[in-house]
Amino acid sequence: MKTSIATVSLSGDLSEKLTAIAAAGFGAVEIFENDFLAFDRSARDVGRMVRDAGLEISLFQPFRDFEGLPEPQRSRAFERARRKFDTMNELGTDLILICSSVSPLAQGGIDRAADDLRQLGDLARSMGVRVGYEALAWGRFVHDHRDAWEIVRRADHPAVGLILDSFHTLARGIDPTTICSIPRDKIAIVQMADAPKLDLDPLSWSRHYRAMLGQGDLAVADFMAAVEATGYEGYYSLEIFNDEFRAGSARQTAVDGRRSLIFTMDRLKREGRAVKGPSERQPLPPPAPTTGVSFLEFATDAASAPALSTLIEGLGFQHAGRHRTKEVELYAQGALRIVINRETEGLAHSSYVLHGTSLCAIGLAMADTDAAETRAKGLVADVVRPPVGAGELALGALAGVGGSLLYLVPEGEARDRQWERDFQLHPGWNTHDGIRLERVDHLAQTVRTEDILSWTLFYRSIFDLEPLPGVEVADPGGLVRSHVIENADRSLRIVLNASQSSRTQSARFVRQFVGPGVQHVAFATSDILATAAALKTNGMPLLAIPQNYYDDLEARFDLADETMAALREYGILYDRDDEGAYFQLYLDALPGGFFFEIVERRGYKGLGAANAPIRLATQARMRPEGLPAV
Ligand SMILES: O=C(O)c1ccc(O)c(O)c1
Ligand SMILES: [Mg+2]
Repeated sequence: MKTSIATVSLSGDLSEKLTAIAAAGFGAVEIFENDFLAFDRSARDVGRMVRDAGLEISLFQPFRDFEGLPEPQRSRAFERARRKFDTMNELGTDLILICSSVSPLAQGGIDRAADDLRQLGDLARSMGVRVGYEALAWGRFVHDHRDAWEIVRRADHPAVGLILDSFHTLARGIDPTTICSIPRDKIAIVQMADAPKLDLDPLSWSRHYRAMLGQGDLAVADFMAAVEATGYEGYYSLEIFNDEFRAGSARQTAVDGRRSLIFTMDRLKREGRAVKGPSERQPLPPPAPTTGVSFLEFATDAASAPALSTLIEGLGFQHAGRHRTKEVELYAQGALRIVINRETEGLAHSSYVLHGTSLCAIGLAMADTDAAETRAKGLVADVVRPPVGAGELALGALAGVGGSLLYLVPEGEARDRQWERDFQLHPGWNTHDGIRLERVDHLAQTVRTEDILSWTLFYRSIFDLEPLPGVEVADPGGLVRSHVIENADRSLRIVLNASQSSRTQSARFVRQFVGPGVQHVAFATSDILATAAALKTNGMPLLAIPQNYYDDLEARFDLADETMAALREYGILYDRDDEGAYFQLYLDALPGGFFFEIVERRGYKGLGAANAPIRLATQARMRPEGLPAV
């Protein structure tokens, strides 16, 4: 697949944009005229910069209000075009985009437009360039690619082609299969953009809310499948007008863009709707099937380690052993593993220096780590191999939220052999002791609002994870957006939270933590009442929930008196839906804001969204600055 992106999609000046686009592996760039006009280098210099970056210019755009004009404006439009064709020759590109006219002077008529384009085609050919005609969704007379195609067909000129743009077609609800009957040699280039469903006029919707493929609600995959059906082999070029992307990191936007193209094309290939897929030379393995969380690694220092160990042991973990060569301890409980790292150098230490005691790495369990690594690389993710000592197994890892690491870990037995190799373990190191926490139910990561889409794309493109519709949760300091991403058997559930308000728990976390990170980990148990009693015996600090909440629970549900009494005593939250019941229990937060949750599911699949405002308000009241006692 040939990939390209428009300069308008990214922040920065032209040179920063080109660097980011090349680094993300695109083959070409659309030069938006304004990016060129605002840059103080000649067209020849810009052309050289593009080629030096290893890119070509797929398109120069836009050229507005050309067709259907009366004289003298018509002649002036041709003169304007001639000058742009000169610029194109200096830039070193042969294709310009003519978007359908919005001029009040323009006159309609398919044949008039076709005549204008035919004559422009003559001029273009004489100057060694081509023109492509695009229907803007808000064009005055032409706002449907079928009409644009009819104009190009009647122009019948070798230097005049059609430009398709998924936004304009899909925003107007036009069936993309109508593309299948357009001959591929008449398609000059294909522009791609998704967008969330919004009740807005097409122009405002297009200029502010376009998004990468899969980040919106438009049928972009169906659109691409129709283009593939024509046999088109040219560029797929992202043209994303988005206010957040214009303000965000150009590098990240470029990576996300290329990832979204590869991800979409890979899906089409898997569904048999595209023949070639993203790369014929290097086929992508399927989305890596995950089987849960293999381990959690905390970074801390010698002074804070005892408090963290006390907390972890209080949760029923046992000290399993020491690392053979490092200041690293392993704690185990059944199949759960927690690593406490207090090395004074390396990645964990960097995390500690920046964030304080923090969850610095997550091991994701999977059957085939090699395939996951290949897929991640194919989707523009960096795979790192943190250094290990002699004889220890080196695991591949991806850079995760806030610089944490996501290790790709072989599941099951193989993993335990590795613990045995790297650690000096006590006999019987992985048994349960009283409390029975069984697995990680979910992990919550707090990110910046503008990064939610980016992380969602990261997780769902590389792994077998699918996002659920986002929800908004009320925090006393404002609204928090919450997005759940999970695999089919829900053995891995990741919650991404973000808020625009500066006063929510999410915002406080990002401030205190000095950036995004893992905010809480929820363990699942099959007996929350027994677990709560044991935690209390262990002196664990449980979050106390207001009695008003329980009075309401009593009114809503017919819970047995003794169950109600236990919920009240331990601060357990409860929810129920058609599928089952859910129990949740929270521990007080660590300095920096991280906390543990414990849940019991009886058939319930959600995350207790109805309880979140109660919990957030309680946490805000108990620890206004998230400062805890542990
Ligand atoms: O918003 C616009 O004007 C505009 C310009 C050029 C395009 O290719 C496009 O899709 C939209
Ligand atoms: Mg366009």
